[in-house]
Amino acid sequence: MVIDFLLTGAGGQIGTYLERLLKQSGMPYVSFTHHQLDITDSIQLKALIAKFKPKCVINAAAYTAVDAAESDPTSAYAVNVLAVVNLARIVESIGATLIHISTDYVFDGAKVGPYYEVDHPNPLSAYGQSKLRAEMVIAENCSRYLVLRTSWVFSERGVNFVKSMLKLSLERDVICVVNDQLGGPTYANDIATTLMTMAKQTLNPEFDEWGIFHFSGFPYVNWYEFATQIFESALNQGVLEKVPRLSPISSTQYSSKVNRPANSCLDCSKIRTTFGIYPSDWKLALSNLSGYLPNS
Ligand SMILES: NC(=O)C1=CN([C@@H]2O[C@H](COP(=O)(O)OP(=O)(O)OC[C@H]3O[C@@H](n4cnc5c(N)ncnc54)[C@H](OP(=O)(O)O)[C@@H]3O)[C@@H](O)[C@H]2O)C=CC1
Ligand SMILES: Cc1cn([C@H]2C[C@H](O)[C@@H](COP(=O)(O)OP(=O)(O)O[C@H]3O[C@@H](C)C(=O)[C@@H](O)[C@H]3O)O2)c(=O)[nH]c1=O
Ligand SMILES: [Mg+2]
Repeated sequence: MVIDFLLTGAGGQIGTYLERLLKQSGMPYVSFTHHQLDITDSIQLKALIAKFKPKCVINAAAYTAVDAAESDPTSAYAVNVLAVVNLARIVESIGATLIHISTDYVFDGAKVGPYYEVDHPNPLSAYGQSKLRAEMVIAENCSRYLVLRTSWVFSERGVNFVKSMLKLSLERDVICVVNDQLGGPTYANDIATTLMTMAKQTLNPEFDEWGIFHFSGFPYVNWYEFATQIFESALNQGVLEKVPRLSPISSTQYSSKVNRPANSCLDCSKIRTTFGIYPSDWKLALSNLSGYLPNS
């Protein structure tokens, strides 16, 4: 059997939308949720790739719990690095290509202005370190790969800031939100659309623009500003009976042992010139917030 795409992590925020787009495309693919394929199971991973012989493997599986990764870096490393080493080698051994997703948290945030792909990474967290290590092992092991760095992903599914804010608003009158970290919120479906465009290009024999690309939503905001917009949209849409008061705080006042970058804005000009892909407007994705409420 030879197929175009094999997708891992198909039940995650990005994976769910990518699965949907792959289905709509009519192109031959297979996809696996965490339950169906644990990417740390190297034997199963190898067997499935040998069975389906995909031209391109898209890895949307990862350990994404940033605070948990800090207290249990070994678990994060197993999924985000060790499994990716295996995956990269298997993909290369069958002459396939690899598409992988990375993060703004590979940067330390000290730069003034948006980060370019060539800027020096220096992660502040165990999660960021594991994601950077993955980028490096992919570059070492794969001759044809695309790594898409994105940031602040949200969707109706899974765990993310938009869902956290709406849930907290049902429990609290005041929510404290940090205002000293700047970045680009990005809707999971916009990332999936971007990945789909890139994935199709990997099948083009003329394509030769392998490497790392940045993609995020715009405009850049801090988390407090993002929360403010979430509740303004929620109010306009009438999805909340009451909105909380938001209180801006500094990162040092927020109780987390993870250091997060003060600036993780991703410059997205390389993906525009290479693939014709433009940053997506995250405000548009907030236009139907009822789907983000608990039990919706
Ligand atoms: N979320 C964000 O803000 C950002 C995410 N990214 C990157 O995007 C990618 C996708 O993230 P996103 O969709 O947001 O995250 P999710 O956590 O929603 O999705 C990740 C998926 O991977 C699955 N998974 C975890 N461990 C394994 C494993 N051992 N084998 C197979 N599947 C596994 C998870 O399953 P389960 O839930 O059962 O554990 C989940 O379905 C990741 O590489 C992430 O680092 C980049 C920038 C920002
Ligand atoms: C829930 C909450 C968060 N915050 C802060 C913490 C943090 O600095 C910021 C965002 O909270 P989160 O829990 O979403 O943070 P975090 O899980 O670190 O988000 C990151 O996840 C990984 C997977 C990525 O790759 C990153 O791009 C980024 O999206 O807001 C508040 O200030 N108040 C709150 O009530
Ligand atoms: Mg989180």
